Amino acid sequence: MTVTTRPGGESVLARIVADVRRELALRMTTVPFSQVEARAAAAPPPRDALPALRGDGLRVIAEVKRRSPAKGPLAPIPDPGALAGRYVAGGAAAISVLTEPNWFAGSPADLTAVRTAVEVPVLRKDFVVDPYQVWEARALGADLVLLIVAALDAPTLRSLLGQVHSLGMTALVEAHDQAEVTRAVEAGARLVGVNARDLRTLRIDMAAFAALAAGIPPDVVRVAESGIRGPADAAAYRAAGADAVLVGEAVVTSPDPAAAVAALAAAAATEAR
Ligand SMILES: O=P(O)(O)OC[C@@H](O)[C@@H](O)c1c[nH]c2ccccc12
Repeated sequence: MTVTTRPGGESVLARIVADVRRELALRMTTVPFSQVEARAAAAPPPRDALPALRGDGLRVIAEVKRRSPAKGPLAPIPDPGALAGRYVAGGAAAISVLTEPNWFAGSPADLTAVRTAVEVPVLRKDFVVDPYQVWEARALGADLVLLIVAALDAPTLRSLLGQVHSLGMTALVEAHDQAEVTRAVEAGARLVGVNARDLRTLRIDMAAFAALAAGIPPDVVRVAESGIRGPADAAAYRAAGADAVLVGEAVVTSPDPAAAVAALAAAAATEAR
């Protein structure tokens, strides 16, 4: 399959993953795996994410994101832990932290800062392609790890998922179309996210979740990701079967992040079902 975004260009996802692999290769030579392993062993034990993400009402996963390839700079976020604290005050069930530096202006230190500031599960949102990064995530204190189906072949997805589970964490397995949902479920995902944004082209399709939700088995927790501007979008996703929504831009740009999170969760509770 070939997906082109610009005339003669490579997909955005492929370009990001190429950068991530380059930096990973460098880290692997400077920080030996044994050191990452030791840090993971010393990290606080993982928090159980699935019970936090499914229940009555819609759960909100609020994201710490400074910039994105689609939108450019969003918010400076000088204190990620304080922002995460506001999210939790508003009722966030989990926090997503972008740790990718070049395209999202994130850092691994952001994740550790958030993990120590809040008591809810924390997701490492990055482009994970190698077991080294899964161990790194645990060493940083992550409870959840994002795995993007479009960036991984089937055997790699399966083995990374096994790695995440064996370290006691939960994988958020991200899909964008029916074939990817099937691959996620077949690999053993217990938490599946449907990203409205196609990471190859950066285009948003808010109808993607509703089209794919029915194909996700009922025992799998379902997350609708990206493009959620406010309570009406959250309510629509809840009505379409979302257990949780993953929201970045709308909450990082809000003057009152706690109120923004609370409004997302509350609107869905009253308008859906
Ligand atoms: O800022 P938004 O549109 O609310 O989106 C949040 C989140 O879904 C988005 O950041 C995201 C979803 N999947 C990703 C994979 C990699 C990087 C980023 C993402």
